[in-house]
Amino acid sequence: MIEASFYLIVYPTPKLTGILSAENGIKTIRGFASATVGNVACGFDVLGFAITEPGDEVILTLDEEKHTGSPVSITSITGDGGALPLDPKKNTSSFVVLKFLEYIRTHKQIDFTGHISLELKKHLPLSSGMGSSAASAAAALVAANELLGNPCTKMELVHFAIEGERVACGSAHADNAAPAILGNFVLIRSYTPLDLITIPSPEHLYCSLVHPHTELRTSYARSVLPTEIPLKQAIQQWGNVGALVSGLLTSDYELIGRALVDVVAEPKRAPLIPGFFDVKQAAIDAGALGCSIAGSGPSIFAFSSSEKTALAVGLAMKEAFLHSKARLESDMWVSPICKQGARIL
Ligand SMILES: Nc1ncnc2c1ncn2[C@@H]1O[C@H](COP(=O)(O)OP(=O)(O)OP(=O)(O)O)[C@@H](O)[C@H]1O
Ligand SMILES: N[C@@H](CCO)C(=O)O
Repeated sequence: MIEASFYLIVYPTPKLTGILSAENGIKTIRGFASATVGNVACGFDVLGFAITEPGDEVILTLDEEKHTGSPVSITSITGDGGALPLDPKKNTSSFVVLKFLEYIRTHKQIDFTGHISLELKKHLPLSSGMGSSAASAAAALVAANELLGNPCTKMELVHFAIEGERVACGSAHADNAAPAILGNFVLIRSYTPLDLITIPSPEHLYCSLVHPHTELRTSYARSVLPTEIPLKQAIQQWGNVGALVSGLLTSDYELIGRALVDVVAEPKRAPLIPGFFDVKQAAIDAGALGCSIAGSGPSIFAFSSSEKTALAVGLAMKEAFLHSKARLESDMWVSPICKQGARIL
């Protein structure tokens, strides 16, 4: 492991501990879900992956004897600068737990009548392109599922996380929600019905993720995209998605790099990220396999085939943001692909 410095963090995966406390009908569980990168260049809305850290934490306390109006309430949120809603129907972490409780009542014959208090610890920046709302939702869902005896599979939980994205940014895209829960790479073959394919990461694939200190709301970044694209662009895009999936499955690092080309979203969104082209060039010059916008941005990700190169790439990207016209400070993480997905701490 490369020594951690003030902006490089390579995290070990936290060990599992389970129920934090349980007495007199009161149980407390802590869930965790890490950052995710949607799109992965050419896979707009159909491909995403999870990194190991950073991520959001959700602590749920179930009180079987407490009966109030809403079965879920938010008791505290830290790390959001007061930006997030406390209304349980508006915060993705609590909203998805409400959906989960509704589902297990109607489909699993579990009629929960108690109360769940929710504490949200945000470690992901908002509107960052790092799947902040999806991470809150995923951490809350695995904790709720554990609290109620795991009535749902992780695949079932993804449905609720996608609904959480609709609350967060007005569109129910799965490319952050699915990897936040399942880990690895996830290909969304179909949204109706939902058909998800998890793709394991090649052993030596590392992600350098750089978040410039600025915000870009997903809803705005989606509004600048065309509703139709020329057939020529579509052919290029789906050719690269097929190549990227093949490269991941065969650990063909050169092919992964060649496939990281986005002719649909990146051309429209790059102008919204100050210094994007300088950062992308710096990543390639430092040895990255490929580089593109993380999700809807403004974060930028790059893949490398070694941790050492990924560090050099991340540092070069940070420097490029700082020395671009916008002179943006940024945070940087280097991480392998997370295999576990959302989990109980
Ligand atoms: N628990 C939550 N965490 C983050 N955002 C939330 C949460 N609950 C509700 N939201 C809403 O979602 C908005 C952020 O959504 P947006 O998609 O722009 O950024 P994001 O969720 O950080 O995703 P990404 O990083 O993938 O762009 C916030 O402004 C907030 O209004
Ligand atoms: N696929 C989504 C990802 C959001 O993180 C978008 O690009 O709008």
